[in-house]
Amino acid sequence: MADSTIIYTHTDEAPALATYSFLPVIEAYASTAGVAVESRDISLAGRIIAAFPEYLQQEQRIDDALAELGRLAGTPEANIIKLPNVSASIPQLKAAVAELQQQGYALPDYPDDPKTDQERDVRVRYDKIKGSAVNPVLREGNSDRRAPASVKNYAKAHPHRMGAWTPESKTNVATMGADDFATTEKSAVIAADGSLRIELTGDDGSTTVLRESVPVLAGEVVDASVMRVAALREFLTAQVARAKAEGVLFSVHLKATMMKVSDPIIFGHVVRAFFPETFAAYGAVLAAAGLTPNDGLGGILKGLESLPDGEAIKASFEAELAAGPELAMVDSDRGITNLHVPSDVIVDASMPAMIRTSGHMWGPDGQEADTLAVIPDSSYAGVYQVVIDDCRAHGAFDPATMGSVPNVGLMAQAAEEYGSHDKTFEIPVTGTVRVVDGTGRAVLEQVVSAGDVFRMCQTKDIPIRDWVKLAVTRARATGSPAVFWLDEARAHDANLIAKVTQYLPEHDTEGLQIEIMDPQSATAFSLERIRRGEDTVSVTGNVLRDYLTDLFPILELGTSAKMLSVVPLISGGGLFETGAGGSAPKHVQQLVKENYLRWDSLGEFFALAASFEHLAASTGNARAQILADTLDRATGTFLNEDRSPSRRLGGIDNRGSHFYLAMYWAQELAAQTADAALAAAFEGLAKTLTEQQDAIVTELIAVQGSPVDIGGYYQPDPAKAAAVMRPSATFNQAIASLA
Ligand SMILES: NC(=O)C1=CN([C@@H]2O[C@H](COP(=O)(O)OP(=O)(O)OC[C@H]3O[C@@H](n4cnc5c(N)ncnc54)[C@H](OP(=O)(O)O)[C@@H]3O)[C@@H](O)[C@H]2O)C=CC1
Ligand SMILES: O=C(O)CCC(=O)C(=O)O
Ligand SMILES: [Mg+2]
Repeated sequence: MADSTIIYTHTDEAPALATYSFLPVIEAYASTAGVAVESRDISLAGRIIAAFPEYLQQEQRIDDALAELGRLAGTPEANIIKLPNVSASIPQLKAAVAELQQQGYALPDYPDDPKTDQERDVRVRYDKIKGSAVNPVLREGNSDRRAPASVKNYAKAHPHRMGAWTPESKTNVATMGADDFATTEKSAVIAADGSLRIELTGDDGSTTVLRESVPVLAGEVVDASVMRVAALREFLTAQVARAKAEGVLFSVHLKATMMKVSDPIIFGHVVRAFFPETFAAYGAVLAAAGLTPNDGLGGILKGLESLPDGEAIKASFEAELAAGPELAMVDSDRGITNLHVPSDVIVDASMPAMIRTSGHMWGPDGQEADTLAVIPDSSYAGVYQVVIDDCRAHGAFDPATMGSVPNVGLMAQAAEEYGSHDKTFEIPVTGTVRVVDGTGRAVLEQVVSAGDVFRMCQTKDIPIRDWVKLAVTRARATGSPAVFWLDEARAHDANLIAKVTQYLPEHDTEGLQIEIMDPQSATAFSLERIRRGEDTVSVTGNVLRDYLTDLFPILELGTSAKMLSVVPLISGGGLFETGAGGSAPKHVQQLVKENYLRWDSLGEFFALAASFEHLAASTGNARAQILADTLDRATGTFLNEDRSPSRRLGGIDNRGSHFYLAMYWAQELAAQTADAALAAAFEGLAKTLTEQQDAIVTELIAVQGSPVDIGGYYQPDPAKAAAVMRPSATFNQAIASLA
């Protein structure tokens, strides 16, 4: 890889489709500055293929691009544009494997219950691919996510639709508040480099080593907490009854993708709690058939078709569904409930979408209704309750006037809960878990019962120090108050508060307002300011980073797709994420059905400009800086002229939006005077795109309205997808002429 290289990631679903259209434009423009844009496949399908070379024919094999980029992220040369990717739930992983098998890849099936060494090996490889397996590898820096001024101003001038709130709303959050991760947490700061062992001593006298070695560094914060299953089940049963009694929808909000070990287990308990009689009667039959509630009701219902008792079990599910509270629906037309697939109800995106829609979700009748939003662990659930109470008291927020809450997130080196997968266990026997250091001393200890979920987290010192620095930098750059969302009553947060207090004096904070507040108080503080039109920087841990960078953008801008999302890598390199949202699976359905892609690439535009700017600064490439500056101006025009996908058939979609961006960018490049040769290089293209504007838009819109074949969902056929995503011959020729 040359010095002047930008890596553009090939991912999944809507952003991957958008890439077929936009990447050729980027490559052509970048080449004029001598910048190479290389693509790396980190899609779910690509990662599966890369993991099983010996099962595949030579020409089917591909390298492990994720591992390569993970190494790159640790070097100063890194300049990576990262699009959202699927963090696969088990049903998605199995679907992707099945699709690839159909395409001729002799991949092994996902072993639900591995028995042989070979099956265990296959399972380990698949488990590495499942869930959030990409972001933690690449995010070797902390997170800086904000709405660029141009986007915020656009949202104020063109406020999105916001559902009204009334004081009568019965929507609420239900959370445990005892015997959960938040309230059982213990935390310690490591004194010296070394390694820890996690072991379980059973009351039956057994000792099991859960993890032999967890390497730790001096100054690192380690935590251990437990979700107590007895209390969880009691809580869930009570919430099912509560939703029924209050006449509201029942919904659960978890992060079964990112918290890929703990949250599917918790999801499974929710499914059991909703269908207690069915699981009492048929739980053993379902388990024997490999049908686990952890993967959702959808998989179970499908699996019933081939069971001898299938009809009776189905009837039992239906009876309990009818007797219980109404379930919130993911897709009421297709009968997909909130309990069908764990990856369909991801807390970060689903809670703000509910708050934006008057506190409503959709019921089985397809109508909006008030909801009991169940978020079992109480670590961060209270944040949403404060927002809901605020809307009930003061009405919906007004996007035309509301302030902004950007985020500085502690994320580097798999910080906090998001790095806990390999240290999370469903406890097999009642006893005590000890986290023991090299001298045999128990650093952390938890009494556990069979079925409890034990979780250990790590947060390294260097990322914490970097995070404090980034917070001060953003506070200085914005002049806004910066609030550390830390709760001194939580063991982990108390240790972080000590470190924040230690590291803040390393910086010039003269004249800055820097506060430390527990998450609920921080929410109330920020909301009060928001309603006055004032901005407040949120400085948070990794989970709140995730939650808040969907919550506030979705309320302020209608979507988190339009965020600038930068990860200044600790190595000095740059990782540029494209927005804060995900891969928008619904958009793919629409493209296949009617050849319309409503994906908004604004996040890609911002990331690209930041990437060119970083490249210019790190390599001294003056033309890269011109590309950055002109792209920035072009994006401004793009916003002013309202060239995002129109969301209606017959208007421009993602492809049309790329055309306009390319046109405005070429015009800016042709008009700039800093580099006459570069201006000359773009003169012809700017003229062609401007003159051919109507013809190109007509060609792009003409294809809409009928189904298309892209040759695969997880791994589309590249030729078919490119043909679908580049339907304007005039535009394609114009771009090709630049090279
Ligand atoms: N950085 C990453 O890699 C991330 C990955 N994910 C992954 O993405 C997948 C989907 O997650 P989900 O929770 O559904 O969240 P998404 O953010 O993907 O989708 C929720 C909704 O947000 C809107 N949306 C998101 N991005 C855009 C965009 N660029 N343009 C237009 N609308 C957009 C769409 O709304 P509408 O229907 O109104 O158009 C969409 O239906 C999961 O596999 C998840 O793990 C999630 C977050 C971040
Ligand atoms: O990695 C993932 O699974 C999702 C990440 C995410 O939602 C975010 O960073 O906002
Ligand atoms: Mg998120």
